[in-house]
Amino acid sequence: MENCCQSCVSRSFSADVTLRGRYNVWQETGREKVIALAGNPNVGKTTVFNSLTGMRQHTGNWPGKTVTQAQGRFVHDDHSFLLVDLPGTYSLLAHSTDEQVARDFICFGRPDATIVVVDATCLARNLNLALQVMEITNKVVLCVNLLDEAESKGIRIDLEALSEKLGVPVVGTAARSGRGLDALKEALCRVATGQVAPAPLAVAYDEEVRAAMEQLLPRLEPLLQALPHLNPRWVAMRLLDGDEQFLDSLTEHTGAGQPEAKEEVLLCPQ
Ligand SMILES: Nc1nc2c(ncn2[C@@H]2O[C@H](COP(=O)(O)OP(=O)(O)OP(=O)(O)O)[C@@H](O)[C@H]2O)c(=O)[nH]1
Ligand SMILES: [Mg+2]
Repeated sequence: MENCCQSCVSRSFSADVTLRGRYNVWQETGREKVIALAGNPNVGKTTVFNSLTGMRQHTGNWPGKTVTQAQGRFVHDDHSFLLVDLPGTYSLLAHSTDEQVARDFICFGRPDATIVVVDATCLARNLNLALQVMEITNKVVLCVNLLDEAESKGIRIDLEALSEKLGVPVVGTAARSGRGLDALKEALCRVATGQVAPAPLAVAYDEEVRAAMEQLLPRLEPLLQALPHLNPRWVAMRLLDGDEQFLDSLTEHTGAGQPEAKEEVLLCPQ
């Protein structure tokens, strides 16, 4: 959404500051859409990244981490995009620095959309990460890469049915040969500019978890006002899981970093 009022302007300004300060991600203009590129290791993320951004890229490190960060730019249909290649991860539960970097950027870096690249030859295993990203944000495009490899193994994927089932746009690619990348850009553009609002499949929790979540959600509401793109259910799940690392990131990014705020969220009995 473009800046339509003073409140939007200040919100987008603080979003820029968050991006720049914490992640070293510099938008050329406020209109440039920031895109996160996530996926399991070795599924072709960097190949997709290189094909989309060509020479317009640079690499460095994630601030404070010895993890490589790559950023690149491209233009599609008069819209400018800044693509951020995240470290390859199997999950976003932050068991490793790579997972923490990827998760924090998707949660707090305010990407306008996230591409999840998956391997068409072992889709089921790769969907674990995709479902986690879809739980954090609805602004997801699934890129089913290595289609050529899958085809040579006799694997056929009904991309339309997959999209219907998951509730997000699905694009098939063979990134090494450039196949499908125009369609990927188009799908991405529609999601990032808000022309399409995906409604991802919601994860179903059992009764006990749902009840605990219902207790926690009202307490999270004020804290999450600054992070409207973040699904409160995901946040509640991480806290119920006792994910201290996530709580630290959350308190840091919401400005509610004081120890008492942390205790308020985690320890106050209902
Ligand atoms: N056949 C085929 N090979 C591909 C395709 N996409 C990528 N590759 C190859 O797969 C290998 C891994 O690709 P990368 O782009 O490095 O994968 P990645 O996800 O960035 O890997 P990590 O950064 O290590 O997690 C490379 O040898 C690519 O050339 C594709 O669509 N088809
Ligand atoms: Mg890579």
